Amino acid sequence: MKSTESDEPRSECGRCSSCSKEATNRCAGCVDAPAYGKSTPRTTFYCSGQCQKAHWSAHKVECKALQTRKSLHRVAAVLAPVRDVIGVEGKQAMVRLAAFAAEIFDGLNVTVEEVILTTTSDTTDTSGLSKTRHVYKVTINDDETWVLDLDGPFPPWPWSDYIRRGCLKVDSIHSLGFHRRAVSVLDPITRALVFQVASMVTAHGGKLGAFLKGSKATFQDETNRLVEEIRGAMTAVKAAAKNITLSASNDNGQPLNAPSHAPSQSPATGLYRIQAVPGKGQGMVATSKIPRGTRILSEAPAITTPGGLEHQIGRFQTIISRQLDKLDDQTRHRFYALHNNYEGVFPPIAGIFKTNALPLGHKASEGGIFLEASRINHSCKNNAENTWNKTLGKLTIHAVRDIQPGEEITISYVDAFKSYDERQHHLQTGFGFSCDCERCSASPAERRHSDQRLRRLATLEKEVGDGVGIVATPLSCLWKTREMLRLLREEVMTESCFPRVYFDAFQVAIANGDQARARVFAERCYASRVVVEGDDNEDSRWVKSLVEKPSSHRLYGTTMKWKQAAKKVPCDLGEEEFESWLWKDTPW
Ligand SMILES: C[S@@+](CC[C@H](N)C(=O)[O-])C[C@H]1O[C@@H](n2cnc3c(N)ncnc32)[C@H](O)[C@@H]1O
Repeated sequence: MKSTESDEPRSECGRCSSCSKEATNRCAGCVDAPAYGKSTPRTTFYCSGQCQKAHWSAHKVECKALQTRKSLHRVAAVLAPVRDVIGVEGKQAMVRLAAFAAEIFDGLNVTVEEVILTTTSDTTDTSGLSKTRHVYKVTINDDETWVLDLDGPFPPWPWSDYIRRGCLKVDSIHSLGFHRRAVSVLDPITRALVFQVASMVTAHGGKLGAFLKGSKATFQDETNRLVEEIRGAMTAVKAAAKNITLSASNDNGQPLNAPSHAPSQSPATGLYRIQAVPGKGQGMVATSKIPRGTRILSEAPAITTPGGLEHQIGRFQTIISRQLDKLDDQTRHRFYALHNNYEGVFPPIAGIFKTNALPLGHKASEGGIFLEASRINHSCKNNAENTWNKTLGKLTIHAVRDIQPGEEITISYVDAFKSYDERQHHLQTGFGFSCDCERCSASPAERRHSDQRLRRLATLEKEVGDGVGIVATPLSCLWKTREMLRLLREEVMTESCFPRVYFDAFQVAIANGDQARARVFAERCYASRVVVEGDDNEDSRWVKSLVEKPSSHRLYGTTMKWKQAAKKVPCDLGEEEFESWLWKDTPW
């Protein structure tokens, strides 16, 4: 609740909203909120602090919405000069402003979308707006919508007025940051601006938007300061941009300004040692034979971040800094010694995190820094696999095939079914290197074959996973999973891909009531999972419970087309006959 003391002169008077006595104090939270279309908000008066307190529960919702409206107008008042300083309009302004907008809108409790509009061709544009407009569409509480026009007239306009006056139609509508995300390589000034925004956020205690809430005078001072900071920084920004351009990659795809990979402090264990690996900086190398399925390492994260902060570098940085402050000197030192692929692009700690973070779960957006595991290099034919073990609260690294002494231990940084070009693109843009592993350095003909297999694998995975085929055409789906297993073997992929395919086959069987086949597929899935992540992983345990009781899966009996009890797994068949039964080759 805001006090009734505002920095506005108290010339008006009205009736106290609580007791109806004559009053001159206005609620400082919503006083002077701008009108929305034709509706001008009434002023809320109080005769005393007590009355204001008593009335708060009735006034709260309206007051908060009006405060948000005020803040939105302030956002516009900051964005306009910032946009002018960065000197671009339209889509380019949207890309350049993305980091700033993400921070300034954060905490405002509004939905922001990036919208492109055009004037309709059969109408005369009476507003003087040019043909294409790039705007932020901002919705407060689902019931009032505003436009912040990046090509022209600030302050915000109510959405419907704006559309009508400019005779505009919507061409595309996307979430905030969409146009920035669509650009795979940012221009140097944008990258440098991201850095600048991060520093400003840090200077504002992690919340750039906080100053939107202060008095008019404070807000104006802070705005001037922010704009001056950006203006003053533009010279440096341009110089930095030049440096970034100059620091392009060398022949190996490594950034020329990459650090010199100082030796790690970590002690060698019985199984591996962290040491220099030619052309890759540091890496993890086996010191003795490591049999398939061995847990090479289990490690708790030194630092973690929640997901979804990729475009809020300032916030991201604050979260990491706070945790770094709590670490002991040696651990902090080891964090700073990790490789940074984003030098000069992001502030150092954000760059180190982005280069080294590993996911805390399958496809999780939360990430963690592991001081040992972060030294493991990539191979598209990896011999080890990283998984998050929720029960232990640790990352585990398992050998997915036998590893010989002296061999480098590798994990994969990319999705297994990606083509050669997709893999190289991801590794080059995200990690600054070109992969020359066995799969990537195969002959062009072999690579073409491999890409065909991978494309087919991706298609099959999509078809099996769409949820329709497993009940509409289960046999075809089952055979698709068999084709996937065959392709994986041909592609000589590591164990890591097998559990998900066996699990698809399990789902086809169980959705159609066949507990016997489902049990066999669950067993195979479990066996692969144990190799990849151990038997103490939550997911492995769950699959084990499905081996014991396949019918406990939620899809059980979606149809009963293949109804069969779990105990019906045949035990008197040879290997070939068993496979033939399992895949329903013959009418068993
Ligand atoms: C998570 S770190 C791995 C450890 C890193 N090599 C080090 O020295 O700390 C990721 C970085 O390692 C390097 N890297 C990883 N795999 C590589 C590979 N297969 N070839 C070349 N460089 C690689 C790249 O510089 C990448 O940005």
